Amino acid sequence: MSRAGRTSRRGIHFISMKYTHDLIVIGAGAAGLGCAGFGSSIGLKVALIDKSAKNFGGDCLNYGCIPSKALLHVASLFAGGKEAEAYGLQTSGKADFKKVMAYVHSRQEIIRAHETPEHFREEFGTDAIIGEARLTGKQEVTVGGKQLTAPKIVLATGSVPRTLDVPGVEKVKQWDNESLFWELDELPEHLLIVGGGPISCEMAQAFVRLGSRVTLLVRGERLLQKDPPKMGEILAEKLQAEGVDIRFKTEVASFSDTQTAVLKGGADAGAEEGSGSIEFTHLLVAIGRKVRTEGLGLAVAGVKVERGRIVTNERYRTSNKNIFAIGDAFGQEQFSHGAEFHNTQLWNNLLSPLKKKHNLDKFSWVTFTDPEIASFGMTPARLQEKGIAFETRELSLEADDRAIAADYRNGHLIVYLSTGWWGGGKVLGGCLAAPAAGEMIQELHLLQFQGKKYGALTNKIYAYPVGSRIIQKGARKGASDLLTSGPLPKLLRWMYRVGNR
Ligand SMILES: Cc1cc2nc3c(=O)[nH]c(=O)nc-3n(C[C@H](O)[C@H](O)[C@H](O)COP(=O)(O)OP(=O)(O)OC[C@H]3O[C@@H](n4cnc5c(N)ncnc54)[C@H](O)[C@@H]3O)c2cc1C
Ligand SMILES: NC(=O)c1ccc[n+]([C@@H]2O[C@H](COP(=O)([O-])OP(=O)(O)OC[C@H]3O[C@@H](n4cnc5c(N)ncnc54)[C@H](O)[C@@H]3O)[C@@H](O)[C@H]2O)c1
Repeated sequence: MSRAGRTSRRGIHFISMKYTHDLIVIGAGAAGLGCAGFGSSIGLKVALIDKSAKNFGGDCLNYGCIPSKALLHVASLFAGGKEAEAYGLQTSGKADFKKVMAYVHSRQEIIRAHETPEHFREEFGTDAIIGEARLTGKQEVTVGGKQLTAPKIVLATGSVPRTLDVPGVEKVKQWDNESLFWELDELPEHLLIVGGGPISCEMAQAFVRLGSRVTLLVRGERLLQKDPPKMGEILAEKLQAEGVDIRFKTEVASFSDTQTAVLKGGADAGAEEGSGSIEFTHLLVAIGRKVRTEGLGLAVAGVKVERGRIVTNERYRTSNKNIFAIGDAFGQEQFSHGAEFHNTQLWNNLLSPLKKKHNLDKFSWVTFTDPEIASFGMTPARLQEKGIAFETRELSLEADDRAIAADYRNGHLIVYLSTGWWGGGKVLGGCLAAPAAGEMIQELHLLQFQGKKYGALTNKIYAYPVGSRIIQKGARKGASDLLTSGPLPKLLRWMYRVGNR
């Protein structure tokens, strides 16, 4: 095979004449940026394509993590002000929504500085291309009328929000995460949110704190179905206390006009004056996401799609052995750090004979509400599926000194531990509801990563009263149970009396 040499800022590219690039990455979101960035930084000639320069950074930067967290930050300032009224601070009024969004956009622009096509060209030597890409062969992509070829192609094309499909829906504007962060220019008077997942919970809290009336329609019996029921209960109580009207087991049956939803199901489906309908000014639909499969030329390249998902094996490979799917396009967990995780695994597999398989047993996720709900590791369902015996250790934060001082006594910790005389006590998973739970849980997650026992924290010295002492309290609970029950107390009494005469 003849080789062509080309010089770039990062060194010399040796590409087979057969191909224009070493690697083509479609999509410049969390998944694509990471994938192309690494490939370029080791000197490969990588094409990174996104539909528009504005979309560089993908959902995370433009329509997801960053704007939602910036909005939640401002909303938390409002909540603090309101809470301080009990101690004499006088506050009034609603958010100046234009200023709020200006803050949100300003945060995005700071991060965008290192997520532009120019940055990737200059910093990494990436061939960053703007245009709608389409697979036109087994190892070929067409963009802007040009054919690019590479031995490997990565689909990092993300997902799109699901929309409601009920009678009358065509009369209504369905706001989603994209329009919400770029088109909304006034604080909604009455925001009706459909869905009970993380987007709904985070946005319900953000908007109620900013001054909107918020109603949340939840199809199931609880919020955050992917976390233990207790976590959803704690969050629901908090949202309700802040004024969110949550209707469980309730769905939209139809829309009778542009601002009226007819409801079905739910004990209080008719809560709006017994009418079974609800009026709203804005409708936010957050009922999950679909993998993007349209317009990518998947069939041409032999990439199979089943039930709306790109078919992949556990090594991110599609039905075309040279094409991979990562990030939301992989169709499982949909998080920015999920995309990072896929990238680490994929690059390992592209470079090493020791292949890694996708596995979520050590994954983690956080819903950034107040309180935060942080989960990591294996769930009880997963532990049962794997036949792993485990015990559950639970601790309420009610009697925790820091929780008392800072008034978040409804927090809760759950830890799953292995059982058995020899291998018992290893951290397998868990979750925590508390302010900053996402930070507090990190230590436990590290123990799981390293296959360590919970007892490793028993004698660690924590500054008093850091919030994460609750994590140690959970570990000490096991040790103190051992010391104060069964035969040990008798032995300890004897040792004391013999040694202290
Ligand atoms: C409101 C909201 C809040 C979120 N908060 C968090 C959070 O706090 N933490 C977290 O970890 N995750 C969060 N997520 C999830 C996270 O944003 C996504 O999992 C992540 O952005 C997925 O990255 P991706 O690269 O796979 O896809 P995307 O970011 O969707 O990127 C795909 C890119 O591909 C491009 N593309 C698609 N088709 C083509 C084509 N044919 N040609 C060229 N380009 C194409 C698109 O333009 C897009 O830029 C949130 C999501 C939402 C919606
Ligand atoms: N903090 C974070 O990390 C964070 C924040 C926001 C979003 N995300 C990511 O984005 C993804 C999408 O979030 P999401 O909240 O849209 O999705 P989700 O899939 O987590 O939750 C969607 C909810 O909508 C409900 N639902 C589905 N169809 C419905 C219908 N027709 N009517 C009423 N309810 C219906 C489901 O039962 C589910 O509870 C998440 O899975 C997550 O990976 C992460």
